[in-house]
Amino acid sequence: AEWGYTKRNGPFTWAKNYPTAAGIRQSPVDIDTALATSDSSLESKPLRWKYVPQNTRTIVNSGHGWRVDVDSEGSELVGGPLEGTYKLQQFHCHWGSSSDKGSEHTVDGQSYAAELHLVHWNSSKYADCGEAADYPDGLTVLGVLLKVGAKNPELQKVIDLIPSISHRGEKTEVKEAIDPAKMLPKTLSYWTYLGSLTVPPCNESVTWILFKEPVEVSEEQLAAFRSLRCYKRGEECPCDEVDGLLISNYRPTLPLGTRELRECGS
Ligand SMILES: C[C@@H](NC(=O)c1ccc(Cl)c(S(N)(=O)=O)c1)c1ccccc1O
Ligand SMILES: [Zn+2]
Repeated sequence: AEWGYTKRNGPFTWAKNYPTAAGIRQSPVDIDTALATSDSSLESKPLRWKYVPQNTRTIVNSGHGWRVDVDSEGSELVGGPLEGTYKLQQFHCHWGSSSDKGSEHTVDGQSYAAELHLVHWNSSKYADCGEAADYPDGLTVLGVLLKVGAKNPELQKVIDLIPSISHRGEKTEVKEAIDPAKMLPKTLSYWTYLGSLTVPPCNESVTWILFKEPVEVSEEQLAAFRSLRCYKRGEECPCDEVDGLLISNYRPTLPLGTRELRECGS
């Protein structure tokens, strides 16, 4: 059966069909801030990005959440821990059934209400995202912690489209350009470590860059995320979630193990 986030098909069952999920370079992890080492090489190469808002093409209900697919051309992410140039492929979000949980990464054991992921692939070395996902330096994800607060105007453009992708497999054009850069925090300090996709097949091919400063989102906006359904229109609800609502889609943390956790900026 398809993987998901319920007791029957959730994170603790993934290793059965996706053995990499039981690996030693898995994500997310708890960020133990006392363990983080600041690294002058990170300070000397500031993280730089360029996005083209008009290139945000479609939003889809993948059955695991909403995802905005982007035309990678014209985008770039360089610097920090990265070698070469990475291009934006898509962005999506993870959340919980209530706003006391929902982020994938935790900080000193603390969960946030949600977590935004901007997925990039190494266009210096690979032909596309799919190929890049098979290599240890293939992907980079910018992670943004979301906490409850003011309504987020840029994310509101995503929320406004949710009613038209209420069921799995539904997708719609993004008419009003969404600027991924506007969803990033003001201060650019971050933690970085080597990890994986937090969804099956959990490839160990992600350089994680998690911004330290959370960004605000309102309770109503989080509630809109939870109104997505994990099954197709016309089909009965397969998952034993409350009438198939995608009320939670985050993976619990895995051990950092012997991996290095570096930080840049206070
Ligand atoms: C299908 C699933 N995720 C991905 O497609 C995905 C692909 C590459 C990466 Cl690197 C990641 S991740 N989480 O490691 O950044 C997630 C998904 C999850 C949540 C919401 C919508 C949605 O489509
Ligand atoms: Zn994600």
